[in-house]
Amino acid sequence: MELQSSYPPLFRGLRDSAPAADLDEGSWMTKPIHEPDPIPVIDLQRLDVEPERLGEACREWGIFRVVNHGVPLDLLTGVRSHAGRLFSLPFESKQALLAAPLSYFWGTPILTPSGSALQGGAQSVNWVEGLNVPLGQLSLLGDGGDDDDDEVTVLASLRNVLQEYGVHLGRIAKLLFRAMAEDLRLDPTLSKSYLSESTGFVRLYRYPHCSKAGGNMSGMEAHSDSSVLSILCQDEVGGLELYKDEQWIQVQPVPDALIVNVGDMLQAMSDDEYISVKHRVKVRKPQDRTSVCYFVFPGQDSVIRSLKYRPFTYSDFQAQVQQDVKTLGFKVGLRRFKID
Ligand SMILES: O=C(O)CCC(=O)C(=O)O
Ligand SMILES: [Fe+2]
Repeated sequence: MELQSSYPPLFRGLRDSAPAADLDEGSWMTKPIHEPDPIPVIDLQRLDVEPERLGEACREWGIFRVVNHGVPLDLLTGVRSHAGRLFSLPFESKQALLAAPLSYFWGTPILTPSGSALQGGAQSVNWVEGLNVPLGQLSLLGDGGDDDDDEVTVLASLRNVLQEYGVHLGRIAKLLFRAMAEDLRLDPTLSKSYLSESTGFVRLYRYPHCSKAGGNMSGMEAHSDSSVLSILCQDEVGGLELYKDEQWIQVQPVPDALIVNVGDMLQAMSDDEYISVKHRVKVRKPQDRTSVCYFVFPGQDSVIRSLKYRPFTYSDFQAQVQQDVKTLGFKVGLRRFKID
């Protein structure tokens, strides 16, 4: 009898045979991993001492590594191993277990506001499965069953670890955003509503391995994030790449460091001074990759005011992205709101 597979059927046959053709633009221009790579490093405990480093990283790169962030190492590894355990459940169990307010998706990272995969959202298959967890609704997870129920236990322990993780990531987002708002001289009465750290969400990802050495699949196609900030915790496998100066640069996994990137909302708030960096994930290794990404957004109804864009809320932005993806097949993004 065939062993129950944890992989979505879409990935099963292909995973061990031919790598999918890679149609991304510029993949042949990827720079080899630098030792160490050139991504700027921000020491969270020195934000006050050298504030200019943060502004420079956001203007030049739109992405940086954070060290001395105060998240215990065993919490970082704990969150990733929870993700690994969840994804290794049989596919059918994940479909049954990971229901609202969670959403389980695969083949595309583009979801509707209610959490289901947006049809036609991806240009081609994205070699990834994910779990979307709205932090504001964590308390709904894992209640209502008896203690012997395995599924309830899995969800309850996910809730506990993400609650602790969410508090740390909210703290880091607030610290970074306060320093950025100062660097940008944002009006403090406006900037207060520009970050709603408790209503962000966390996404857990597994990128199934590609057992052919030298494989080159698209784990997540090139995109910019719609968030204010995104904060990534990844395992040691690697695969994240960013686009800078017309080249793709591989981001080297560094144990214990977090990767932060500027999202579209922050680029608008900064009048385009900060860059919402274009990035993607490549699957090149014969190992599954696990990553956990925290996304933080502006407060609901908070109007973003910018010299470069007409006033808009995050909901306006999200609705426009959904419409573009449905009708055009891709996200147009900030350009839709630009003042000509
Ligand atoms: O898994 C990663 O390294 C990146 C994920 C990502 O870019 C995203 O979720 O927007
Ligand atoms: Fe992203």
